[in-house]
Amino acid sequence: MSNSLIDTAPDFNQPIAVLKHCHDRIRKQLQTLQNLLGHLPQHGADTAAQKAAEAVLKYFDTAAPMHHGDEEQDLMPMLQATARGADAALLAAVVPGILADHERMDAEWTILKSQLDKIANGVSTPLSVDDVNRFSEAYAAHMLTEETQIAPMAKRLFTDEQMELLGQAMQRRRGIVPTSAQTLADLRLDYGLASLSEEDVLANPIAQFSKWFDEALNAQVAEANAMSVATVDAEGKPTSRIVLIKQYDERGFTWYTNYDSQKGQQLAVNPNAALLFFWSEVERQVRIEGRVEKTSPEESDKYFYSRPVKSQLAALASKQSAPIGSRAQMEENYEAVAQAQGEQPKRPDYWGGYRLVPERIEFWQGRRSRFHDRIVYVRQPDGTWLKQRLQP
Ligand SMILES: Cc1cc2nc3c(=O)[nH]c(=O)nc-3n(C[C@H](O)[C@H](O)[C@H](O)COP(=O)(O)O)c2cc1C
Ligand SMILES: Cc1ncc(COP(=O)(O)O)c(CN)c1O
Repeated sequence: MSNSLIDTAPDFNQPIAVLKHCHDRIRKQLQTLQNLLGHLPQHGADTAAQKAAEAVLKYFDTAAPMHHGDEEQDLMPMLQATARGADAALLAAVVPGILADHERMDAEWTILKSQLDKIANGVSTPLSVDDVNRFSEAYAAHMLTEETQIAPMAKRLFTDEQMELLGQAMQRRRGIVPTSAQTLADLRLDYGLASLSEEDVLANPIAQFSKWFDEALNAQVAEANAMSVATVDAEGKPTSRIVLIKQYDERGFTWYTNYDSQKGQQLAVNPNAALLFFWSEVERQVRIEGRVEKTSPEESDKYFYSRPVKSQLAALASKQSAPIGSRAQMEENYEAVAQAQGEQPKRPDYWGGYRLVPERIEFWQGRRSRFHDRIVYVRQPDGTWLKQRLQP
């Protein structure tokens, strides 16, 4: 809060205070709605009523969605990535309700908005007491939960850097360029959630991967199953792209794609490839290197037919990585394939799985001041794994 006696909005370097300030503004708008309920029967949609309706419309059409965005896209995910133990349990209990509240409040707003639009345009329509009260009560309970459960936790858990990142994200949402002369080069997070030691890791790297993968899923890492696949062309020039891992076991790490795509053509010439997972929310990276083989036609069938039919058709309709004139042309190709194949398309030979058979797997855990933990497993000629610590 500023030291001034005048009530000004807090700075974005205090993002939790900004969110509280938004709540206070919401409370004012809800009061305006109540005032309108009292005013309209006597005065109709006079100038005062029009102004009041406009103010409420402006707030809930523009500021409120940004406030919900702050919470849904930044505050909650950051908290979920940071909270442990009882805090994590509390979040698991309250966050789904908060998200559901947002949807409900949006729906309630749509109902009120059509009434307020008319009033703002000078049309003397009644404002429904029930609609106003449902909307107000939904907000009141919701804001109380956030102010008593979420805000104090964020203040307690977030580091200065996290507060700064939250404030910056909120400013970007509002189209404000951060005023602090923060340059790109200054953007950095310090890591410190966990550590990784030789004793922590399991003897088998696949089991260790499984442990970390489950932990990433539990931490609700966004698309934890997305991984980069790097391949090289005939001249040794590298390319990379994201794919979704669909299976892993002692044999290796599997994804599905088009064998005629750029990666497919490159793997046909040079089967060496590298996979990369970056799980920012848990400050972890996993690097996997090895040689790639195709999955058996039976395995590819099994996965292909498990996909939604529309995705099967899309695979049939796409010459992956080949140029095409327009989106319209793509849609035409899809329709033609859908007509020809019907509800039970057949997996084409050019679509299937690749399995990377690992020779090297590295687990990276971010630590303070860039002094990270890295443990690498290297497969030995006899099939056993040699484990080593690498310098950060
Ligand atoms: C999150 C994400 C997941 C993706 N998953 C796959 C996938 O599983 N298989 C696939 O063929 N392409 C997937 N893609 C598209 C690829 O990144 C890429 O555009 C496509 O495979 C063509 O790559 P290529 O030209 O290097 O062969 C995914 C893209 C993203 C962003
Ligand atoms: C072209 C393509 N093929 C396959 C996949 C794998 O996804 P799924 O099989 O789960 O649809 C993706 C995922 N984005 C994709 O973009």
